[in-house]
Amino acid sequence: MLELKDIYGGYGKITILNGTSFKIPRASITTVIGPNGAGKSTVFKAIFGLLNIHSGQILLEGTDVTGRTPKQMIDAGVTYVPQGRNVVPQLSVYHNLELGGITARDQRKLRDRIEQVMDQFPMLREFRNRKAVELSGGQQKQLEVARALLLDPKLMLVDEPSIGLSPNLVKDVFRTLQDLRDQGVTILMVEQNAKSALAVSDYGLVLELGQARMHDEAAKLLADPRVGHLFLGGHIDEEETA
Ligand SMILES: Nc1ncnc2c1ncn2[C@@H]1O[C@H](COP(=O)(O)OP(=O)(O)OP(=O)(O)O)[C@@H](O)[C@H]1O
Repeated sequence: MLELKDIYGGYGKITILNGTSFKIPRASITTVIGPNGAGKSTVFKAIFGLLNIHSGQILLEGTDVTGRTPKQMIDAGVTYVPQGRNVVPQLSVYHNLELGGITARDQRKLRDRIEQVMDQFPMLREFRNRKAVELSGGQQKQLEVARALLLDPKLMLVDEPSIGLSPNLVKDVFRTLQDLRDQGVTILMVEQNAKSALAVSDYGLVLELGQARMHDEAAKLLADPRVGHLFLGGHIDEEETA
């Protein structure tokens, strides 16, 4: 579905991605973990056309999409749910959904699509006239995910969906992502909450210093003592990965 080939890129003269390479298969959840500053969010920006890429290639279903703009990436079937709260707090749930579809090519179909998405998220239908700020943190995250779905993505980039949420709400958000995966959407997520995220993922990817250092089935990474070490603030030694 998605392949990064030896990506170098960063901010101004600073290089953050130092030869990032990985592939993710269709209809799967992959969680990217790694220490603070490893470049996890930067990988997402690179994929979504928000980063200056110096070299390397990004392939989406075999097509070279390197250097495309965010709008072109949305048209190619990619959506990005950034870190933090991204709903418009004083607008209603329904109005937030309408805004999410603003770039949809067929505005006439948008109303039907919003209805379909509300079928998938009955909570949003129930609270359609409430201000977004009146939803809980987890419900707001679900609104963001639902809004991203209006554009019928094949690939969703979800950056730290669990930030600031209570454990129960985290479970709800993860379950939503699993349902989407079961419907055929490919999900790449970054998570600090690494153990819970890997537990609901198919694959895990450890990023360090802008490079994919480990990439395996999520269950295998969870069982790997080196990953446990990383969660506690360590790093992976060269000899250990050799
Ligand atoms: N807009 C920017 N301009 C300059 N440097 C940036 C910018 N955004 C991020 N960086 C730097 O790039 C590096 C990687 O940041 P990134 O946000 O990708 O890390 P991360 O792995 O997602 O970290 P965290 O787990 O802390 O969110 C950091 O050193 C950060 O300071």
